[in-house]
Amino acid sequence: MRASLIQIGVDEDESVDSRRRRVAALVRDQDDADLVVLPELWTTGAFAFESFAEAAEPLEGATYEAMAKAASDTGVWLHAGSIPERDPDGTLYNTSLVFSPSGDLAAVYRKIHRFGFDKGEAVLMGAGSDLVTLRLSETTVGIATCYDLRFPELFRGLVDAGAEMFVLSAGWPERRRSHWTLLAQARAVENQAYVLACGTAGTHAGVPQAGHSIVVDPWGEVLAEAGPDEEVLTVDLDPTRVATTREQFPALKDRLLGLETPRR
Ligand SMILES: O=C(O)CCC(=O)C(=O)O
Repeated sequence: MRASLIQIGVDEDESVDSRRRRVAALVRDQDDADLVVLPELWTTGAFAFESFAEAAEPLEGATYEAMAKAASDTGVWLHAGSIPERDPDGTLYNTSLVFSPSGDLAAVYRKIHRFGFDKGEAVLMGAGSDLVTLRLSETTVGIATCYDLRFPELFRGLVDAGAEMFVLSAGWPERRRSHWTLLAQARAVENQAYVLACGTAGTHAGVPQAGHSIVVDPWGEVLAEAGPDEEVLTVDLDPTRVATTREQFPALKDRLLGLETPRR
């Protein structure tokens, strides 16, 4: 399986419409890939909180249309990153969209862990509640978004649902880049699964982005890592390595299920 992670540079001087066209063209250039991955909130920038409400789209809005077409024109699976979605009830969500090579919607994931503590996304957006997996070229893929990377229980839940590969879109800040790399490797090692984590480049609302999109194999080895700027990171993966790693080092079988949280 060949995967291309498009680490988009989000520049506030570029309009959302023009970025959408530019990203669709970048997706179309990846016609030798099986899977293309985009970052979190690349239409607005992940830290451009003030523009979320105005830029929010219905699920099947302009980004959905453009990305469904880019996927079908190119014949690739496309994790189109996330959009600020406005639900019909008015709630905003940070929503990831995955399209099949025929351009059909294959998965929708609303980010569960919202970032910002008592401000930003955490107060402006609603929280998703559903773990999401999909079958993609004989592999079960679990979806996660940015801050979710800090919550190992989410990834364990995805493993319990069959995940062999995690695809994560992010807008991770440069300031905590060391956590990004460490956590991507940790999620791969502890779950014996591939991690494909696609971030952004540039500075969003004054927050410099880490870039450094990364692909980690089920043994925790970094297969490919981007630099800080806009870049397409392409890597060839062997999805059967998940089963062999889990057979040869069967640590997941030693989980103690049903451990209770101690009472205080
Ligand atoms: O956890 C972090 O350090 C970054 C998370 C983040 O930027 C986000 O989820 O948007």
